[in-house]
Amino acid sequence: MDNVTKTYRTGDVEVWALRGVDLTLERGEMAVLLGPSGSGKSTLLNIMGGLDRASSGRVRCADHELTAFSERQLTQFRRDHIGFVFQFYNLIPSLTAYENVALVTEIAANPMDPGEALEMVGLKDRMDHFPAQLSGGEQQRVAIARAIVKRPDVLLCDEPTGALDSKTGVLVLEVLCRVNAEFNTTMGIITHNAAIRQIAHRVFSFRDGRIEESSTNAVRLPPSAVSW
Ligand SMILES: Nc1ncnc2c1ncn2[C@@H]1O[C@H](COP(=O)(O)OP(=O)(O)OP(=O)(O)O)[C@@H](O)[C@H]1O
Repeated sequence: MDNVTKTYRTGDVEVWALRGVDLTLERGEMAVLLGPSGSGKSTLLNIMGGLDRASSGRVRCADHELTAFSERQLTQFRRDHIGFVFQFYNLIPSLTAYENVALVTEIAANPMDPGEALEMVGLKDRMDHFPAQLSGGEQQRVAIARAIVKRPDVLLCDEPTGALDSKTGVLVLEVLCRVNAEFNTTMGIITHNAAIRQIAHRVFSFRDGRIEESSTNAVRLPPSAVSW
C-alpha cells in the first residue's frame, strides 16, 4: 500500500479513517495490527482485501493493482486470493460445519477438500455438527477452515479472538500459525490484545489513521506462551 488514504463523508462531516499509510507485507509474513479503537485498522484491512476502496493512494497485491480494478474485478480478486475471518463467525446456522466450508469450494478455482480444511483446524470429528452445537472457539475454527479451503494467498483476520476467552483464543491462534507455516499464507491479524503481538513476524501500531510504529520480532513466541 502506497500513501493510502480513506475518508468517509456523513452529511457535512468528513472523517479521515486513514491519513496516508505505506505498508508492505512480504509473502508468508504474519503481521499483527494494533491500535486504539477508531485508529483505522479495520479500514486498512478491508482495503487490503478489496472489500473497500481507498480514497487515494495505491494498493497492490503481487501483480494485481487493486486501485485500478472495477467492482467486478475486485470481487474476482477477493474470490481468488483473499480469505477473511471476523470476530463473529458468520456461519450459516442451518448448515453443518462441513457444509459451511463446502459452500466456498463451489466457487473456488482450486479448493482443498472441505474435510481436509476441517482437519487442519482440528475439527475432523465435528464435521457434522451445526454451529449451535459448537463452542465459540470451534465455530471460529470452522470460519478459519472456510477461509482457507480455497487456498487464499492472503488471510485477513479482524479480531479473530475478540469474542473468545484467552485459552480458547490460543487454540485459534495456533490454527492461524499452522496455516501460516504450512501454506506460507500471508496474514494480517487485527487484535486489541497487545500480548498477541509476540506471535507475529512484524507488528504495526496504528494511531489516528497512521502507522505510528512498526517493529520486527527477533524471536516469535508460540501462541501457547501467550496469555491475555
Ligand atoms: N462506513 C463508515 N462511515 C463513516 N465513518 C466510518 C466508517 N467506517 C469507519 N469509519 C470511521 O473511520 C475511523 C476508523 O475506523 P476503523 O473501524 O477502521 O477503526 P479500528 O481501528 O478498526 O477500530 P476498532 O478497533 O474499534 O474496530 C473511525 O473514526 C470510524 O468511525
